[in-house]
Amino acid sequence: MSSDRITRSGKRACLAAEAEILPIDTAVSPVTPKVNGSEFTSRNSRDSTPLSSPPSSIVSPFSSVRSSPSTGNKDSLIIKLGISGDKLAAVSPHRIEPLRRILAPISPSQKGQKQPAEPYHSNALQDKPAPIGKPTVWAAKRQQLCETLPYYKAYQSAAYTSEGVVYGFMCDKEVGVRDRFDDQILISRIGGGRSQDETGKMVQTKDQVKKTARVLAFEQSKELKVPVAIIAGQGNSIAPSKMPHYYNVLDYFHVTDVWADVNNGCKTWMARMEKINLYEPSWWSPQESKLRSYPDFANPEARTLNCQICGVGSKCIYNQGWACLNPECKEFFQFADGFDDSTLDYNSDFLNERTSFNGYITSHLSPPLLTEEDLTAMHAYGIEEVFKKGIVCPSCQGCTRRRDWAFWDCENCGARYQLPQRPVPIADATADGSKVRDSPVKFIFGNAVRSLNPQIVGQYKVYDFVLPDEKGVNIGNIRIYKSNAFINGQVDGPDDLFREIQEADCGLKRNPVRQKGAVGEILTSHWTANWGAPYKFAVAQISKPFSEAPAVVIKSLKRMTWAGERALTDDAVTQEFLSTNPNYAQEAFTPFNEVLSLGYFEKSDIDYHDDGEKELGATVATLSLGCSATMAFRPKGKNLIQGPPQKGNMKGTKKDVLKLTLEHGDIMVMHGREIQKLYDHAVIPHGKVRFALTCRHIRPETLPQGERAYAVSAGQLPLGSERWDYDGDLNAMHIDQDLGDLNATPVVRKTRASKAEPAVRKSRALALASVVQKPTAEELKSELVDQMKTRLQAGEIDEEAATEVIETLQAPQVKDKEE
Ligand SMILES: O=C(O)CCC(=O)C(=O)O
Repeated sequence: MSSDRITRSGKRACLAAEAEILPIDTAVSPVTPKVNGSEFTSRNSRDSTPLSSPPSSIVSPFSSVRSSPSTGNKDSLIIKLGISGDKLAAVSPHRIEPLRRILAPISPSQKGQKQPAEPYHSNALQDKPAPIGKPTVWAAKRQQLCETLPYYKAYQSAAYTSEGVVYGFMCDKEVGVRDRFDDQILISRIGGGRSQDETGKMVQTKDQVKKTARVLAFEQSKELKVPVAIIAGQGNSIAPSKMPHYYNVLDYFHVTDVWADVNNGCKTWMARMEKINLYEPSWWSPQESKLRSYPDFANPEARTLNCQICGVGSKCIYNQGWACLNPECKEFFQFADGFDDSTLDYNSDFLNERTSFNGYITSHLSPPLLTEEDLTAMHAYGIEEVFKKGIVCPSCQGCTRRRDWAFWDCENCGARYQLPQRPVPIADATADGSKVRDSPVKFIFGNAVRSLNPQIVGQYKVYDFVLPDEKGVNIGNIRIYKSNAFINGQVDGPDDLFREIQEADCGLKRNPVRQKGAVGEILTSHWTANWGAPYKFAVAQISKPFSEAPAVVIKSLKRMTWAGERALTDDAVTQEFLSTNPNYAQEAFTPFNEVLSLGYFEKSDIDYHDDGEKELGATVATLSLGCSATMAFRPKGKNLIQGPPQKGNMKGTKKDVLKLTLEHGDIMVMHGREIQKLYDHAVIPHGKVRFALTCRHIRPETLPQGERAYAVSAGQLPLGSERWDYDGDLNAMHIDQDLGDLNATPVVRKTRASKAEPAVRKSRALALASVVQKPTAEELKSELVDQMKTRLQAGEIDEEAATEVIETLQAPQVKDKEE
């Protein structure tokens, strides 16, 4: 599962013209002028230059080149720290083992260890001449590119292919011996078969005879005349000039040749690409270059000769003469005079060929901004998938991700772009989810997970599951409180909370899960904000005390406190634990002092993770608001559940053991530290928008000394919050919805509980029976006596008066009024 799914068409829904950007005094003005309904401000106080209009002309006959706005262009901050290989993952804000290792400070014992000589992402072009121009689009981080550009969504490989064709290609660090890069031509290895050598360098280690999907995609792009956008990274040592940013979009190219070559003694595949618009100079042309000429389509072409052995034609592309380039032929790469990998080079005919392109360029290199007109035309709320994409900042032309729930703040220059978001009505948010309401349990794999009989608690139908360890001993339970229309419609119930959380300014943000600031930095797929005691373990995020939390957070906390505490008092669950472990003693409930609010746009999710930091209490509860979601639990790769750990990357090697459907208003409770040690969980929402409020207890005593006092005070509930105490809607009022005239505003009528439908009354009675075990008068009296004695001992009450009351309570002749 990944956070950002690649749109298969690679197209972007851009319906209207580009937003017009007005000049703003960026240093002082907090006002966000509205332009076409959208808002754009620059927050970079150093940048006092008025913002220019966006490029108004698409000058190229191929419509691929835009004139760049000239102002406000700041070089991005490129922090030269990196880790090899980008991997897109919708990652939890919680504990992620590999991440811990990455983030962990170097311990004294590690200090002597060999560190990589050079960071993966470094600038190999410092000594090159400056280019004659600037890129129309650029990025400092790979995820910025992939979230913004329709033609480039490859987190790990150089080529972005979709539906069998290549749309974008990155030439960065990995440069082959016969790669070429000038102002109009790019020749690059496109084949695989490589692995890291002992120095960390990627080298070809095995033959690649068969055409891989990628090679076929290059061939297909050539046949179908698909433009391929080329992006150059600063790691590419053969770039003709100094690249101004880490990632620089060059232009649209087209594939002219795909052939097999030999690299490091192994067969591999190459592609030659030619810039489409040869009539304009390339911005990356070095200032000293003489190459800025118009195309000469009359250049001689490299000849093609047929192999006498296999009959397949191959172009004569090398300076050492012709050789058959069919990798399956036994005469493959046999030059008359042999060949030397280090000196073998292309002949000038091949390099100077220019091929006119008669395909179509359909999208701008720099995708236009979405505007309010787009929003209206799409009947959108502003949380749909297309609004999660990044934008090309109109101020600095850098790609920026959408890090904030409500706007885009340029990660490079600080300019802000905002479209009005509309709150999603609950009926729209749950339109898809309603189908699954009757089946909360998607499935349980195998028979390891024990499923208990459902019961009624409060007004909820409750399902309990008990998870085992490697030996089959029960280690923790998961409870889901299934909500219903009755609960959802109550005052301050989930419908109200869903509305309130959209209206509240929660400051939801996507936070980095991988090396903040680095080229390989990855943001979570979902947005979060933390309240109460700070929660900052794997993903650092801003946290505010409960006293500053919007009411919706506290109201939700109250619901989960009830659900969490109640989940720990169930006989059936205790019996199930005792059946595998006679010494089982349940860890007591510790009141929650932290709430993490999570927001999911359409197609956002949270990948497998655990909530197992040692600083956390044993109970975690989540309230779901909005569209439905699937929550999956699976054993961690490294334990023995479902068999021994597999070699290599153990993450993700095991199957889900339990899948639950979380719907609007449902509360999920997990209890037991061992669950977090042995299982991971993930959540995939299914509709337009979802919020989850997750409560934990952060144990101040486990925090560093300097953080404890703050954690305690930040986790204190504000005065007056008792009014939102929750009891499972046990005695809630019933809501009738008058749907007489469907066009009229629905009338929500509140009536006394006694008017409830028989089914509701029955469920309420059952719930009462399960929750309240009415004490007898004798039990009450004895409890009172115990309390008096305790308070007496503590010196809280007057001895004489207390003794008198105790004697009276204990006197056998006193008649109990109830009797
Ligand atoms: O979105 C959810 O329901 C749960 C989020 C979650 O897994 C977490 O906060 O740990």
